Order: sequence, then structure tokens, then C-alpha cells
Amino acid sequence: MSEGLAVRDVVVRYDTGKGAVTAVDGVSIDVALGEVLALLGPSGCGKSSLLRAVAGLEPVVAGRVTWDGSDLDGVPVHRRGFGLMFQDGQLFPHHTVAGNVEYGLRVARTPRDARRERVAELLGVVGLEGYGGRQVATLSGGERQRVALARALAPRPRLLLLDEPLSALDRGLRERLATDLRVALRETGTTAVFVTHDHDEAFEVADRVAVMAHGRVLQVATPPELWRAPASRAVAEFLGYQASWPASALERGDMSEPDARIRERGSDRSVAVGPTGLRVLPDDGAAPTAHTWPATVVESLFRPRGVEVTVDVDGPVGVERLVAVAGTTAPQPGTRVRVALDRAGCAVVGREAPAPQESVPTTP
Ligand SMILES: Nc1ncnc2c1ncn2[C@@H]1O[C@H](COP(=O)(O)OP(=O)(O)OP(=O)(O)O)[C@@H](O)[C@H]1O
Repeated sequence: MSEGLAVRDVVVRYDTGKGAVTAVDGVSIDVALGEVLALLGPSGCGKSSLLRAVAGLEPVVAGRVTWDGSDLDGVPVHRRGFGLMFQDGQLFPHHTVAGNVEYGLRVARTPRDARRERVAELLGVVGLEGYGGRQVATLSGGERQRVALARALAPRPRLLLLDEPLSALDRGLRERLATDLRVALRETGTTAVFVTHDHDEAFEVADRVAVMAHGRVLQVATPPELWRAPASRAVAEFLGYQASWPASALERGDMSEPDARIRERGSDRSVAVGPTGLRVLPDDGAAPTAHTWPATVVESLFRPRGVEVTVDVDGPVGVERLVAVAGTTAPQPGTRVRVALDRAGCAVVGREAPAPQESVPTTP
């Protein structure tokens, strides 16, 4: 019997009146006790539907959801022992911060002293010590989400389900809160499933990430595994790799490190070029070496970590507009340069999985 959450071949479908939409198309995932799993994917790929099915908010038309081996079919939302947190926190506007955080404890008839103690502890975990008496209307967006998190954690849910909890916040705040969310989940030993469309956020918060597209899971892996070895071009593109070059096109020339890795894994592979996977070299008239290509500078942008150069590269698959990194000098638009593959910024991609079936309206 497996401990924690097991989702097996789950299908979620909506009847739109014009036919059925298959939002989740046979998904299987496991979440171990104490683990944080992110569901990552583009808008409409079925992340929220899967989360809602686990919560019991959407019916599962096929497959099973179990907790510690017990089937949750027919178990209503409030009897699953799961906590929920959404994008807009959904705080009770006329209660104080403490009133909101202790809500689940009141429902569970926790004695007053224990409630007070737990509220203080949780406000500490989310960085809001001393905020208990504040009215929620006086809080900033980030503070509200912290209160929502404290409220969701207070009854010690056996699983916390978070649906885009940070996406209503601006970028800087989101980055800070992502770190705080990770710390809060670790500190409280909470098992969680976290929905996001932002890969940085998923990498920051989760132990493992499930990448979804068209209602299916394409890959589940830890953030470093996912980044180093995306299973398909679709995963690589979604993670922010900017180009995908056939490994065979790179096998000519000398046996440098990337070639060795590529050959090891078979020539049907491709190489995903990451945001730092290309370096700009001056076009000094020297004979081209393996893994360098001619390019024309389109524009250069200064960034704190180096100059980012947009280039039209005459690469292994024809001319492509890509970004390469340069040292401290920004080459002028129109300058002819060469770009070199930087192995540290590239990944070897697995064999392309068959294209998933479209989850467009189908008749049941
Ligand atoms: N109540 C509903 N009725 C009909 N179709 C729905 C319903 N909810 C979701 N869908 C459809 O199911 C598919 C998956 O939606 P879902 O909200 O699960 O995706 P998502 O990945 O969470 O997207 P987002 O990031 O935009 O929230 C989409 O095609 C969506 O239009």
C-alpha cells in the first residue's frame, strides 16, 4: 500500500452543451508524504481540473484517486482532510487576520487556547507576527496571500492543494513569496500539490515537477533532472529552451563533450539550446571550428549578468533568431559574429513522444 496521494489513469471531462471537453486525459502521479509536487503547464492544459478532481470538486469519470491506499471515490470534499488555497486567497473580508487563520480550527472545535497558539505559530511561519488583530481589508495583496496560506495550513491538512497561489501578485513579490512558500511548506512538513504556469516558480517551490500539456503528463522529475534532460521538445520549449537542434547535425566535427553525450544516448536525440546555451565570439577571420556558426547581431541588451545579444544564426537547421550571451561589450546591430554552443547551457532531449491527442470537444 502506497503512502500519500496516488492518482491513477484519471480522466476529467466537462459537458459544454456542444459536446464533452476532456480536460484531464488519463493522468497518473504519486505524491509521497512530505513531498511538494508542482503541476506545471500552459493555460488550459488541465492543471486546475486535475487539482479539483483530487480535492473532490470535480467528478473523476475514469481512474482512481487514493490516499494511503484508500479510494476517495464518493468521499466529499470536506471529509478528505485536504486543504485548499486559490489565486485570490478568498479571505473572509469582515474577519480579522486571526479570525481568518483560525477558521478551520473553529470548525474542528479546537479549544480556544490551542487555537490562539496555532494562529500565533502560523503567523510566524508566514512572516506576519503581530498581524492577528488587523482587518483583512487593510492588507496588501501579498499579505493577504500569506494569511490565506496560514489559514490553509492551520488545521494541518494531510494534503494541501494550491491553485496558482501567487499568480495575482506582481513579479518581484511573486519571487519573494515563492521562496517563503517553500520555506513554510518545508517547516510545517506539509505534503502539497501546487499548480502553476511559471517554471521558475515550480522550480523554486517543488521537490518534483509534473509537466502537463493537453490533459496529459509529459514528464515528472526533480527540477535539476527536468532542466538537464527534458523528455521531449515540448517539455524543453515549455521550460524556456530556445531552439532544438538535431544531434546528428552536431555530430560532425571534433568529438567535444556535447557530442560524446549525444552519441552515448543515440543519434535520434536532439540538443535543446537554453537561454545561456550560445556564446558570441568575435568574427576574427579565424577558420570556423566545430559547433560555431556565423551570425548577424540584431540587438544587444545590457543585463546584470552579461550582455544579451539577439542574433540571426545560420545554424544547423537554417537561419533562426536566437539569444546569445556576450562578455561585457555589446556588439552593434549588423555586426557579423560567430556563435558557439556552450555545453553548460544545453540539454540532450529524449526521443520525441508521439503528439498527444487534442483535448478538443469529443463526443463521449
Ligand atoms: N467548467 C468547465 N466547463 C467546460 N470546460 C472547462 C471547465 N473548466 C475547464 N474547462 C476546460 O478544460 C480545459 C482545462 O482547463 P483547466 O482550467 O483545468 O486548465 P489549466 O491548465 O488549469 O488552465 P489555466 O492555467 O488557464 O487555469 C480547458 O480547455 C478549459 O477550457
